[in-house]
Amino acid sequence: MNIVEMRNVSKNFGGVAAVKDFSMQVEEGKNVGIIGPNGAGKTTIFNLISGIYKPDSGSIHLCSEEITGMPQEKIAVRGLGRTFQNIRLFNELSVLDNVRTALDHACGYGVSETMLFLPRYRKNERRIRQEAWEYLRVVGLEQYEDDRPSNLPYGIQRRLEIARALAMRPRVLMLDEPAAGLNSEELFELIDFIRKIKKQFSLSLLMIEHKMDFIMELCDTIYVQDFGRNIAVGPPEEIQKDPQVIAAYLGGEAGGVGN
Ligand SMILES: Nc1ncnc2c1ncn2[C@@H]1O[C@H](COP(=O)(O)OP(=O)(O)OP(=O)(O)O)[C@@H](O)[C@H]1O
Repeated sequence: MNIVEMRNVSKNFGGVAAVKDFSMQVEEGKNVGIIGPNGAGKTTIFNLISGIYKPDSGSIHLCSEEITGMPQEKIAVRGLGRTFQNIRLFNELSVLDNVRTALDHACGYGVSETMLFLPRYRKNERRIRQEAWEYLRVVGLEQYEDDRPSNLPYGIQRRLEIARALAMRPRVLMLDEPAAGLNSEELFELIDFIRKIKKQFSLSLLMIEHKMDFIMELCDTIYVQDFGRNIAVGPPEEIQKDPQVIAAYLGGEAGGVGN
């Protein structure tokens, strides 16, 4: 089954064709990468899938259900979790409460129920705190439970964002530049970590990343975008040798994408 499917999707911003007639499938259990130079339309694809933008044309399906034009919250509860290029966390809340708010959302509590501590919410509060702590444990952040996210190193904030996304119980996890700002040791730690959570939560993964080591190591299929257009699709070993991809990325330099 395809967990995510985009069919002939286009999105324009004024005169800019950010995504042109794009089709993509993420099969259940697979890892799919989207690469391309700055401004190629990668984040726009994520924003279209997650409901931040509505496509001008084409359709998007999640777990075989059409979600084209659906609001973000409805798409999230149908099985889509994501992280952002610029980390989005609640800096006024503790690390634990950041995960708790994601769980509240996944449980379908409204803001007033949560804020006013109404009975239905109160009954489950202890269970939700425990569950939030379990997610922190899975991502190895339990020792930071009382800290404010902004006081923590970048790599830790990234893991917290992933814990929040996991708390939404996604079928597909979309990661927007998860390796940005990491050194090579941290990069390989992140690869191991992603493999671990993928297995533990039976996830399909869709990721955008400029770091080729990361993409080549993790992905089954790679989509290459350039100026809103798809210029190549295939497994990492083919993509690395594709002359169009090398030209788009490296201005025609010899050596291949992976170098
Ligand atoms: N909300 C918006 N309003 C206007 N233009 C936008 C908007 N979002 C994206 N664009 C434009 O669409 C094009 C694709 O942008 P997008 O952010 O999707 O690229 P990207 O491949 O993710 O780039 P990067 O690697 O730099 O993050 C760019 O020309 C960008 O300026």
